[in-house]
Amino acid sequence: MSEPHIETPEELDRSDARPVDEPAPTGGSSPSSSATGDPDLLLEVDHVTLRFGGVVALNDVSFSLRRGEIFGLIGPNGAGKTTCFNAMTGVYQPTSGAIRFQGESLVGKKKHEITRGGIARTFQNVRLFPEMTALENVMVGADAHHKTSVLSALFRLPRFWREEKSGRERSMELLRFVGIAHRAGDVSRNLSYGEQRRLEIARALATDPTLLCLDEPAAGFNPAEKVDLLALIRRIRDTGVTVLLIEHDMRLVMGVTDRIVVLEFGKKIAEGTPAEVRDNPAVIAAYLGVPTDAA
Ligand SMILES: Nc1ncnc2c1ncn2[C@@H]1O[C@H](COP(=O)(O)OP(=O)(O)OP(=O)(O)O)[C@@H](O)[C@H]1O
Repeated sequence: MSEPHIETPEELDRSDARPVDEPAPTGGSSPSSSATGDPDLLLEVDHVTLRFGGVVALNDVSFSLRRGEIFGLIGPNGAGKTTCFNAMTGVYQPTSGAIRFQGESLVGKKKHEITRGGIARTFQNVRLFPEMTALENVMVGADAHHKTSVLSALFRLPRFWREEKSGRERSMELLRFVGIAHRAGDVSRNLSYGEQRRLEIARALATDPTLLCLDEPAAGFNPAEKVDLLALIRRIRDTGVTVLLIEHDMRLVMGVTDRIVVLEFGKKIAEGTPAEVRDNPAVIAAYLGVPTDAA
């Protein structure tokens, strides 16, 4: 398990947080592989650099995700994995480079715009509404897609009730899908740690994402829970959702992903299938703490 994350919830809640003093790039200016119009190309991280003052958290990182794959983002502590998630989900703006989702630039977009656009995420540390029930927590996610106006919600017009009912049914379905329907009416702080992590996944799925980003979903899990999680990730993919996974547990990553990118000190040091990455000397050196040229 890695160290607790450096960001505070307050920092993350500032949807326009910018880690550097530099102006935000207008986005989409770098060489566009989406110009090829490849419909299978879902997400492109294109020469992204992101600095926090003197720290270069991401250094000219490029990779792309294809629709329907389970993609792993791995690397030692502090390699830049969470920063990469944060740049993709609107928490931070890249210092330079472009991030495109379904051909459209994400740079400059707010978190809620990115969620509505089809990217959902979970966090390294559980972030639920502790006093709400499990069902209510998922319904909050489902609400992101409601079209009810403030007026129809205020006056409880028919549209409001229709959406309320469909949100509730959909949320129950998602609790069943992640295996915790029996806890629907319990306040989330009373759920076990494993159930809370599943609940977070259900809540993220409630936004109907095209891409689901899971930040260390197996942290703190025992081996049996990890096996269940692996099966759940596969089932999510089988519903048509592309999955991007940050995970320290190598067995889990190697067992579930189709492709992997490895970061070290903010740089991409390898990319390939699990077998290719496992045998890559630079990756072995990064994980064993050996300088690459000595490997
Ligand atoms: N908000 C921040 N302010 C300053 N520096 C930061 C901030 N967030 C991350 N960093 C730095 O950026 C680098 C990359 O951190 P990041 O959290 O992305 O790594 P990580 O690969 O997710 O690590 P871990 O596996 O430990 O979670 C680190 O040097 C970290 O200290």
